[in-house]
Amino acid sequence: MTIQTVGIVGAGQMGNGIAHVFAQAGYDVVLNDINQDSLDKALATIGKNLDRMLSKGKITEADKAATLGHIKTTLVLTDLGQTDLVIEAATEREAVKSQIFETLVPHLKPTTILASNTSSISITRLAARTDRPAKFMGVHFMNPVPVMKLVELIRGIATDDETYTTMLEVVGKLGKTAASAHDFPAFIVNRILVPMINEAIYTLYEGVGDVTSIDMAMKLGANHPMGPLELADFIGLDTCFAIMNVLYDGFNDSKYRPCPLLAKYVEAGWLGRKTGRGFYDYSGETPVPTR
Ligand SMILES: CC(=O)CC(=O)SCCNC(=O)CCNC(=O)[C@H](O)C(C)(C)COP(=O)(O)OP(=O)(O)OC[C@H]1O[C@@H](n2cnc3c(N)ncnc32)[C@H](O)[C@@H]1OP(=O)(O)O
Ligand SMILES: NC(=O)C1=CN([C@@H]2O[C@H](COP(=O)(O)OP(=O)(O)OC[C@H]3O[C@@H](n4cnc5c(N)ncnc54)[C@H](OP(=O)(O)O)[C@@H]3O)[C@@H](O)[C@H]2O)C=CC1
Repeated sequence: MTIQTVGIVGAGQMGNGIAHVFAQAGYDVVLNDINQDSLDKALATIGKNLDRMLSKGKITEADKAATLGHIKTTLVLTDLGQTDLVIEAATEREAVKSQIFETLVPHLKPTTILASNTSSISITRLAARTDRPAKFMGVHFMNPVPVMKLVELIRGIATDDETYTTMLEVVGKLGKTAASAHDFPAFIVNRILVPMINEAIYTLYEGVGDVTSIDMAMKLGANHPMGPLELADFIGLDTCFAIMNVLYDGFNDSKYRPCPLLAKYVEAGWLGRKTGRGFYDYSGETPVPTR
């Protein structure tokens, strides 16, 4: 099936990145959020990231204008009804995602492919609540989307071959590489990455090291580009907590229990970069460790 128009639900850090890469690859994008502020911020972020590429000579002014020209925004979810592909990238809560699909489905063309950018939630279960489980799959981009090469493609139990092949082709057109994952809690990347982050938070909680020493240890000792606490703040602590809970509930295994300190930070609204505070305080010029 040919994809030309793409609807994206949720204009947060992932939604804006996904809109950016589709628009840059020439797709027509309709970006939806419940909040006008989030839509405005998303367009500003895309503009800033395009400017960075422009200043490095990676794109031209004409490329920038063409990319922005491919993006429309809307607060009305059903405006996405006529698109060929819808990618849901709203908050990592199953009830939120299910509600979005329930509202959208009656307005879709029969051929539209539905995808979720979920970090961890069962694709099969999300798909089963729509009218088209065969045309539903997980399309999991990595953060920051314009930079990261990988997209995890997750087939639900009912996903058909045509949908998978179409999405494989789309990932190629975006200049990215796909890794196939079966539909188990948190798939591949987050099954491995987020328990490591959770363990780093336990290391902090138990006083084995402070924020600086833990991040330094993993950057210089294991060659990670970001320390695990810096990365947790970058991903969003609400998202990390949600992923740990999906792993914990999904496997019924205590090895996945979320660190109480992570839970406490989420309760406090200290969600990392996006709220200005997490394991670092982002209110000044450079991030300052909080513990
Ligand atoms: C939670 C999930 O469900 C799944 C996930 O996404 S898990 C998270 C996966 N992501 C990671 O692990 C990211 C780890 N961090 C990194 O790889 C790097 O720190 C980083 C790429 C983010 C930044 O790299 P850096 O070397 O510190 O910064 P910098 O040299 O300024 O930037 C490198 C490139 O990224 C670009 N970049 C950096 N941050 C960016 C952003 N937020 N958006 C867009 N582009 C960005 C820069 O323009 C630069 O591009 P070029 O190489 O083309 O010039
Ligand atoms: N952060 C990461 O590193 C990664 C995240 N993901 C996944 O991507 C998804 C989005 O995460 P992320 O972008 O980080 O989260 P953000 O919190 O940055 O963005 C989520 C956006 O969704 C909006 N939203 C909430 N409910 C609705 C709704 N009913 N309809 C439309 N928009 C809605 C939010 O609006 P408001 O703020 O107003 O509530 C917000 O703008 C999650 O499923 C997450 O697990 C996947 C890969 C990496």
